[in-house]
Amino acid sequence: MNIAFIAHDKKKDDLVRFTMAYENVLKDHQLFSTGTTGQRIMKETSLDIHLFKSGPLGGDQQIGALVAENSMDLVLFFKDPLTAQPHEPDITALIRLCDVYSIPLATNMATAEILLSGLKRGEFQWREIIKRQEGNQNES
Ligand SMILES: O=C(CO)COP(=O)(O)O
Repeated sequence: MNIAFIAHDKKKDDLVRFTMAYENVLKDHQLFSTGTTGQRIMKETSLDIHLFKSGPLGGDQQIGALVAENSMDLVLFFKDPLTAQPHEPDITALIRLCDVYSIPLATNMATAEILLSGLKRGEFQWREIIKRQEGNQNES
């Protein structure tokens, strides 16, 4: 599965700890992240992550583009609801695209835990079916 990590500054410690706790599960997937978040995770874990630009410089939009292409299967976005972000429109756009394409999105650690439990149990296989169907439609 293709999994994206994003965390606002005050939530980065939480996301780093979360990825450390689930490193064994996450290492078997293709991982993506906004720039600063991904650098922090790679420093503290042995996970290999494709880094996009930093969020305020377009990283959320780059991840959104993959969502729009149906190439992202899970987005873990640890949002800070108490701090205004200069790139709020980009954040809203990413969340909107996850809803448009029914992509599982966790905006806090409690939801992320539940989604990771599902991932561990193989409950994300429906994503492969959807991607296969979409591939067939593009061919015909
Ligand atoms: O701002 C962000 C998401 O909106 C996160 O970006 P960074 O990972 O580059 O800090």
